[in-house]
Amino acid sequence: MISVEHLSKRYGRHTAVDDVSFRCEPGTVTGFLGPNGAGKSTTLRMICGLTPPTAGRATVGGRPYRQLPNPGREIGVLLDAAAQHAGRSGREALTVAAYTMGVDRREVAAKLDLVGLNGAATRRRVRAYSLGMRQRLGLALALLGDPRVLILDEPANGLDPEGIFWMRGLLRDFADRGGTVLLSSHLLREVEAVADRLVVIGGGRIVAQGDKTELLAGGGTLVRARDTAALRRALDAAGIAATDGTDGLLVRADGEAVGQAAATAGVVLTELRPAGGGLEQLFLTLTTTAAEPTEEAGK
Ligand SMILES: Nc1ncnc2c1ncn2[C@@H]1O[C@H](COP(=O)(O)OP(=O)(O)OP(=O)(O)O)[C@@H](O)[C@H]1O
Repeated sequence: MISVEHLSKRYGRHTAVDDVSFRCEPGTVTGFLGPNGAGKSTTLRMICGLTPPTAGRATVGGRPYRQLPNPGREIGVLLDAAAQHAGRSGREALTVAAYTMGVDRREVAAKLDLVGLNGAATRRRVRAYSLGMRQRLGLALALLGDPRVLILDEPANGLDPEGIFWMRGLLRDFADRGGTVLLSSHLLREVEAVADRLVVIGGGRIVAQGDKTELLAGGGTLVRARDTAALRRALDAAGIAATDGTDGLLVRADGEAVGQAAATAGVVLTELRPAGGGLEQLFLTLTTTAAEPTEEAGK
């Protein structure tokens, strides 16, 4: 479990992270979302003991990172895939790490295999790796000590669509086996596909956090059917209030409840999705606000 309590970080007069608190539980993937410069990396660096907080504290499994006797065995970290020893081969990098952590050397091949780095690629020097290959190697390093917790900063950067799909599966599986995952991204859609919970940060402060489905459904559900009148009757029978949206009916219920009501009444739906007014709107507003000063400066 990761616990972040009232973390703040100031650089001179600039507050990069302002009183941030959240928890990541075993068995879950928490998406840490925010536009560029929101304070995600600074928060992750504080959790991993790389940046001292100005105030507050963060613990992993009840202890600050720096007090963990063999951190790699408890928490796998991938903060900057580009910053790896360029002169070593992927296999050497992992072998050195295995030695440092006291991990059986046979794990090196197993983890390289797990992240899809095989054969010649593992013997090439890291400087010749693409960013996607570095992400895979970084993930192999993070997983090497079989930790229960993973902290990843923008892990999908440089991965192609197949790689992103693969990584989602790997993180989902890690969490489903009881692991705790915290991953940051500035892309809502990327995180939405894998996270159970979301923590949204903007201007250094938490602006929203909670269960993904609930946050995304904050703006209601949009539903359309071939026969709108029949859909209205079905929703009415299920006690779900509906109003006219621009391209369908807007309801204050989640997709499952709406789908069930339609199925019970034998109504064919042509569309069923979050209306997008909740988190999506908030995230868009945050991203736009973050971009504004640059536009102003350019005038
Ligand atoms: N070492 C530092 N010295 C001064 N300011 C810093 C330092 N590190 C970060 N900042 C500032 O703190 C704020 C938060 O930066 P941070 O890198 O944590 O954001 P982020 O959400 O990870 O953004 P991105 O998605 O662009 O990586 C930014 O305004 C950044 O300029």
